[in-house]
Amino acid sequence: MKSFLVLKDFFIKNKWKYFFGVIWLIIIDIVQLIVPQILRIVTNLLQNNLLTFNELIKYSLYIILTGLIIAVGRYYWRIYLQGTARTLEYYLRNKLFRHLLTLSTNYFNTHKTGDLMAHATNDINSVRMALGQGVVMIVDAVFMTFFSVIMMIHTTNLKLTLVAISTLPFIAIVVGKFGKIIHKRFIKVQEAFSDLTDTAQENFAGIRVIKSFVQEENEIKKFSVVNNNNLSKNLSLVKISGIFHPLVQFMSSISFLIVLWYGGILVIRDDISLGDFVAFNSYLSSMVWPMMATGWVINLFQRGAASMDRLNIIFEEKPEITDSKDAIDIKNMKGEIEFKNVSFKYPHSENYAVKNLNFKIPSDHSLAIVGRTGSGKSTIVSLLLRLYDIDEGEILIDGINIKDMTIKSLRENIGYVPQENFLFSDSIINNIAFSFEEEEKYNEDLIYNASRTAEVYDNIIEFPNKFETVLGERGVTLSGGQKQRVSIARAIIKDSSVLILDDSLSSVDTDTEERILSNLREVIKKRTTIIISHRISTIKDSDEILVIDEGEIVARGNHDSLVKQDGIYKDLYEKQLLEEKIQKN
Ligand SMILES: Nc1ncnc2c1ncn2[C@@H]1O[C@H](COP(=O)(O)OP(=O)(O)OP(=O)(O)O)[C@@H](O)[C@H]1O
Repeated sequence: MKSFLVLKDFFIKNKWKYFFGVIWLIIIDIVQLIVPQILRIVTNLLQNNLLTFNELIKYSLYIILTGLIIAVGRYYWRIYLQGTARTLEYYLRNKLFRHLLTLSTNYFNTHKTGDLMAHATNDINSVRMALGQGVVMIVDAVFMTFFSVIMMIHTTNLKLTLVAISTLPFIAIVVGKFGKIIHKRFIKVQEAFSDLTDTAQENFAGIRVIKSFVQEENEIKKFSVVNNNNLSKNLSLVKISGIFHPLVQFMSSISFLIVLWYGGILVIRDDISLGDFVAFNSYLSSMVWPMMATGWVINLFQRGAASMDRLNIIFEEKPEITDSKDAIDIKNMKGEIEFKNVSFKYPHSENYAVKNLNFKIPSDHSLAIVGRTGSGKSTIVSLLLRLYDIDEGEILIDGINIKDMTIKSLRENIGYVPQENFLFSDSIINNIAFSFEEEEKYNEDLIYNASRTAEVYDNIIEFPNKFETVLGERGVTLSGGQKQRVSIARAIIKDSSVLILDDSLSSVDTDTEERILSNLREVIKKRTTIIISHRISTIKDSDEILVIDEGEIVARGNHDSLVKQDGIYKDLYEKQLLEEKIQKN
């Protein structure tokens, strides 16, 4: 029960719904116990030839009335208990999603998306089942068993009751044991099915690679193996379920056999009436379900508690990067950036990703960073955005340590075009206007101008739905270069004091690159810009260029001064000049 403590607020808020749900359940249980009494009276009247037509009508009406009360009651307990369980599922999923989005980038590097999705689906479902169906079953089992036993003793005698119900607890034990095996096999079926969908999905996503490498037959063979595994896991579930149901039925029929023998003798001896015998059988059959429920409910709660424990581990996870106590909100950042002796190792890494960085960018100036792949360029940007916190040194903006600003105001003041151009499966206009709040009104001209600056406007208006074109699955797929330009538009529309372009022009041809850069010139003039690139053509006009190697600054200066020095920059420049010459010839 301790596992569910985190849901305390939810239970307090919904206590009345649980209360009314349980009340309705008890009402139904009581009404269900009246039906055998009606049967008892009618049987006794029939046996003694005393049943009149009017009485038959009267008892029929009673049965219809109980049926109606049960129907209404079932509707309400479903609404109150199952409905609240669904609300709990909604609450828990929102809570989990909200919490996950507060966690730092590193959490997502070390946890697989598939596992997080499993928590969001399977674990939340198990909690819902435990606290929805579980509660129903336990209330039903306790009350139904209690009332039925009382009615059985009242109708016949204690001895017959004890003999009849003596085999019932075994049903609970068998259901409990089988429930565990069935659940294990069910999980295997789920895993096999998820492998099956993953394989199919990966094949469809990688269809171009499969076809170009002529691997269709091989992939079909691999799919057959996964599909076969799915079949065998399903068959093993069918087998166990096949034994389970007849076994429970057989066990309950033993109780009925005992009642038939012992109860029959009592009827013959005139110790009980035929009506008592009929009613007793009715009560006995209404006890089979609660016995089965007891077995199930134990499993449901065990599974629900285990799932809740797994979710609690996530809920207890604290974001690594948070606002300091007195963090200030920076309203109008000027954009003067300074790195002072900054060194940083990624979590769990032995090596420095960047080491002893010292540089300053005056506001409205541009800084370019070049270097070989893996030299630490993107890391510098991640540190400035506080996606990771530095181990040594200080990063200052307008003379204020970024750890003393609120993360929100820091990031809001930075327009960032990341290296991986992630766009949402949404319309192009919504992708570009991503930084605006949903309800915030924005001028569409802003969107058009940003896309013109990013040189993607002409491409967009060629699509049939223009800016309303939906990207991603079942939508239009953009080329790598178009994606990069939509991400540039998304960043510049923020009109922030700092703009970061991380290898953002690598997928566009040099002509388009030149046009974008000349469009950006106006934008860059009014803000501090950091440009990371492998291409010298992208950065040659920057006010300062840092050459990074193995996390350290190995050279700095402007383009003219760097080409005069021997080193990485000059090598890169000469190699690119040569490539251009070869392309022209
Ligand atoms: N999340 C991470 N965890 C651990 N190590 C990382 C992580 N991200 C990057 N690294 C390592 O840090 C070093 C610098 O990486 P970074 O991405 O900054 O290089 P880069 O210069 O931007 O490379 P590229 O030009 O290929 O984008 C690399 O050795 C890389 O393997």
